[in-house]
Amino acid sequence: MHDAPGSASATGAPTATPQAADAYDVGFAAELAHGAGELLLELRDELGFDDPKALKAAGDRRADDYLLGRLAAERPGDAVLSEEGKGEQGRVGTARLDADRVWIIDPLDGTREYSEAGRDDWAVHVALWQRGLGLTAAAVALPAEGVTLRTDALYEVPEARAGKPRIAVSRTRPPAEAEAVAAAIGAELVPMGSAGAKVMAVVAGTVDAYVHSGGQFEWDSAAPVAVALASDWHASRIDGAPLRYNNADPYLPDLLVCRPDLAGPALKAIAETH
Ligand SMILES: Nc1ncnc2c1ncn2[C@@H]1O[C@H](COP(=O)(O)O)[C@@H](OP(=O)(O)O)[C@H]1O
Ligand SMILES: [Mg+2]
Repeated sequence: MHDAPGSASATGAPTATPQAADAYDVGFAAELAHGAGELLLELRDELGFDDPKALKAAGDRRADDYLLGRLAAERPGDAVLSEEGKGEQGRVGTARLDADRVWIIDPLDGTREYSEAGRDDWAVHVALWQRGLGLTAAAVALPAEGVTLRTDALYEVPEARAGKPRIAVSRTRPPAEAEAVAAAIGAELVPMGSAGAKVMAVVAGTVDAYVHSGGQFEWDSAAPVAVALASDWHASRIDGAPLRYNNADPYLPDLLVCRPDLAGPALKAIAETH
């Protein structure tokens, strides 16, 4: 099932409605993602790469403090679900379950790659979920590439590439399902860090698909998926079901983001592995 922007899912609940966004929220999401990215770049310069563990911890903390601070100051009535948040703003929080507006953020996605010199496959994710609408506004910053992608921009699906299709997979945890899709469509696997960087590589046309399974959380995919759906790319669970956000348990272990024409063959190849 293609979970198109604004479309109703099987149960009638829309999961992504980027066109319903207030331009004010999209601009704010982009400002936040960009701002956190600038701080992360500065921190890399300050600390260097000699102690990757310390750099990762400091990056998570600095980006999270910045995002939570701005959200508290500028959107005080909204709830937050952050990978790095504590209490109500983290995975154990319950206030967001009754809230009408919830910011789902990953202050530093691709933490491992952030701590490795020369790598640019890491990202900052900022998404807004609204009750009855799903994801309505989002931005993904790729600070080392100097770009911030957003739900109010159009990233058109290009013509199919001349050579083999390319499928982005986790550098450290490439799933068997991706191998099956690659075999079925004659594609090559492209290992890359960060869920955000991989979805943005799809949207930029650098790769044709991103297949993930085995574990992930809502903050890893919310903003990237909103950006992809807003430009009519395919994004779903690997069984074709819609991706749903702001669930009591934020575990959302798998996804497929790809060119719309590859969704059918990819979902078929995955189904055959299960
Ligand atoms: N099996 C798994 N369980 C939980 N999280 C996972 C996971 N596989 C990937 N992820 C998360 O998804 C993001 C992208 O992973 P990868 O780079 O391997 O593709 C990373 O986010 P963080 O960097 O924010 O922790 C990583 O932690
Ligand atoms: Mg992440």
